[in-house]
Amino acid sequence: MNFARRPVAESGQTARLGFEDIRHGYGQGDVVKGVSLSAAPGEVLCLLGPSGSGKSTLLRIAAGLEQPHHGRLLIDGVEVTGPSTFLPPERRGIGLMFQDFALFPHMTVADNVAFGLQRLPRASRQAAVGEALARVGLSGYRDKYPHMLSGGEQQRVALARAVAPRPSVLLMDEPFSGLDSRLKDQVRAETLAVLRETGATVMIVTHDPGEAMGVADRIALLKDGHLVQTGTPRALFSRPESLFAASFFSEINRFEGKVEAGRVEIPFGSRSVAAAMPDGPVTIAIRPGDIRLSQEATLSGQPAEVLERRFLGTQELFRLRIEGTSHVVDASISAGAIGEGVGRVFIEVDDQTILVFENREQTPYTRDT
Ligand SMILES: Nc1ncnc2c1ncn2[C@@H]1O[C@H](COP(=O)(O)OP(=O)(O)OP(=O)(O)O)[C@@H](O)[C@H]1O
Repeated sequence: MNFARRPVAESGQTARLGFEDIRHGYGQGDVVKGVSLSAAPGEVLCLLGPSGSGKSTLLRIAAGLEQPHHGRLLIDGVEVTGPSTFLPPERRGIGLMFQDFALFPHMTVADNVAFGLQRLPRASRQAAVGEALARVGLSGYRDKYPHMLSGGEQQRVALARAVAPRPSVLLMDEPFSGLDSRLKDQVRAETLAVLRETGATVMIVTHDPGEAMGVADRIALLKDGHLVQTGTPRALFSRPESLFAASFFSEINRFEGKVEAGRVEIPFGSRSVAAAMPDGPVTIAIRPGDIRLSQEATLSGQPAEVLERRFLGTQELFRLRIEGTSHVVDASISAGAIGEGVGRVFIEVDDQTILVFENREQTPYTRDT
């Protein structure tokens, strides 16, 4: 896996991509409701959000496949979409890659990759195809047809086709979702390495928070056509600004409470909250992974009854009822840390992992399952 931040672009160009107050809909109200966002040159920015939050619409607007009814789109400070501007897709220096790879079945791998290079003289075109295929490790595949390739190989051909014209911006819509889950991690790491080499500014649409955290320099989290938070994967995970953001990245244990003079009561006792938090009702979220369990009583440990436990390999999930209350909490701990058959454990939670949100229109993300 490539952990390097960003090497200097080897051969391609790179550009800043900026959205300014973009609004767009398809007839019955807006689905993108005033989004301002920018991707720095060479940055990998993930647009993340639930289905229908407007991610693909923003990507299509950046590509020039959709013209928004309000706002501007800038590439390196130059307006390519605006109230009186619309630069067609082929003149934006943008590469596109979709979830189904969209390879032409009747064309060889080499012809698929050459598709966006028609304006180059033949010799340069062949050189660019060779270079792009080498970059994705498919030099020996020039004359094969898409149906002769595995899903992972097809994805690499699509990637080669997208990077061959050396776009300064690359837009990818769910580029890994067509892949078998065993392949995904490997293909993702390889793709990221190729993207870093090209130096292109990359915007990836995904609904998978794990994927976004694995590939993004920054994540832009969308909900109902609004940008709810932008930041590094670490910042979004550890400092979510809303219950929605907290619950989008993981399951949470949720409690209602009240802040009074900088303290809040949770089922595990009274805790201090951030100095800026005003008195009033709050929602408290604690991630199952932030709960520690021990078999032995500790000074601050809250006793709880084990209702259920599920072994998941490296982790084990516990469902617990806090003694003397009706509060049920879920904990995710290293498998084997609590002996089999143990019916009573002690819960510990560090103050800094307790997420407290003022009760202003706080709705969590609800998973289908
Ligand atoms: N061509 C279209 N015509 C009408 N409605 C559309 C069209 N494209 C998208 N929509 C609607 O706009 C909303 C936002 O769609 P969009 O595809 O941008 O969301 P998304 O976040 O990418 O969702 P998903 O992850 O499901 O693709 C959805 O309610 C969708 O049904």
